[in-house]
Amino acid sequence: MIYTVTFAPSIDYIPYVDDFQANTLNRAKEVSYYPGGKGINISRVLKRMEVDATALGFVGGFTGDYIQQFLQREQVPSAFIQVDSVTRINVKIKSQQETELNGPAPTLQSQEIEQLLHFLQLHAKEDDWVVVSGSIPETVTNGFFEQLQKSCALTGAKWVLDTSGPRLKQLLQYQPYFIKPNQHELGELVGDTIDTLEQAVAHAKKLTEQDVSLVIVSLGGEGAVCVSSDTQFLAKAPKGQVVNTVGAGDSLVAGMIAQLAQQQSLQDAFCYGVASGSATAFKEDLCHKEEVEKLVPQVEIQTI
Ligand SMILES: Nc1ncnc2c1ncn2[C@@H]1O[C@H](COP(=O)(O)OP(=O)(O)O)[C@@H](O)[C@H]1O
Ligand SMILES: O=P(O)(O)OC[C@H]1O[C@](O)(COP(=O)(O)O)[C@@H](O)[C@@H]1O
Repeated sequence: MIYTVTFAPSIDYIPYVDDFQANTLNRAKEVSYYPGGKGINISRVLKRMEVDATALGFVGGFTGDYIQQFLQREQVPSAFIQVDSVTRINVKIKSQQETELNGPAPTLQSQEIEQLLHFLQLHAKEDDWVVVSGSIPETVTNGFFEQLQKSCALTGAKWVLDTSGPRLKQLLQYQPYFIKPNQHELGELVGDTIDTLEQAVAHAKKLTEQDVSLVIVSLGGEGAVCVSSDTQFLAKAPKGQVVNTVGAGDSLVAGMIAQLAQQQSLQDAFCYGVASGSATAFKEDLCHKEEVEKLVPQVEIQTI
C-alpha cells in the first residue's frame, strides 16, 4: 500500500483568462475546481494507474467537504482527519503565463498530528510507501519525522519527501528514500543557483552521499535527472502542447512510485515518471495511464 500524506490540501481554482493584467478587472472565460495538494494529486494519479493508495491528511470546512466528495466520486481511497479550519483555495491563473497564489498551510493541533502518526505507525508495513508532499505546517515538528523514520526503519516501509523551502533542508536528516526538488527548489536547498544540467547533477550527487538514496531533479519541459549513489540518468521530456503544468511534478512522483512499488528497475520507473509528468502537462487535469504509456517511448533516457 502507498500512503500519501497531504498536510495542506487545497482546492485548485483555475480561471482561464485571455490576456491577464494586474491592477485591473479581469474576467475568466472558463473556470475549473480540482482537489489539490501534492499528496492528493499523487493519490489521484495512482488510482488512474490502478495502484493501491490511500490519501491521508487534514481537511476542514466546505472546501474540505468538496475534496472528499470529489475523491469519493473518483473512488480514490482516503482517511482524512477532520479539522476546524477551512481548507485553503489555491488560485492558478492560466493566461499567456501561469500565475499561482497558494494559501497558507493549516495550523494543526498536536493531537491531530499525533493521530496521523499513530495511523502511519499502525498501518505502514514492509514494502509500503509513505509519501509526504507539499507544505508542512510549522506545528508539525521535526519530532514527527523522527518518529516516522524510526517506524519505517522498523517495518521496512519507505518514506518519500517532496516539499520545498527550509523544511526540505531540515528534514533530510531523517533520511527519506527519495526527494524530488525542481530546479528552483534544489537551488534553494543547496544555496546556489542551478543554471546547468551539470550543476543539478553535481548537487544531487552530493545529497546522495549524505542522507538520501535517490534524488530526482525535475527540469520542467527539459525533463529530469535521476541520481543515486551508483547511477545517473538524464531523461528528456516528450514534446507537446502544454495545457496546464499544475500537478506535473506530482505526476512524476506518482509514476515513479507506481513502478518502483511494482519492482520495476530504477531506469524504467524514472522513464515512466517523466512520461507521467509530461502527460499531465499536456492536458487540463491529471494524466491517465493510457496517456502516460503512449508517451513512454518518446522519453529519451541517457546515462550521464
Ligand atoms: N513544458 C513541458 N513539456 C513537457 N513535459 C513537461 C513540461 N513541464 C513539465 N513537464 C514534465 O513534468 C515533470 C515535472 O515538471 P516540473 O515543472 O519540473 O515539476 P514541478 O511541478 O514540481 O515544478 C518534468 O520532469 C516533465 O516530465
Ligand atoms: O503545498 P504547496 O507547496 O503549497 O503546493 C500545493 C500546490 O501544488 C500542487 O500540488 C501542484 O504541485 P506540482 O505542480 O508541483 O505537481 C497543487 O495541486 C497545489 O495547489
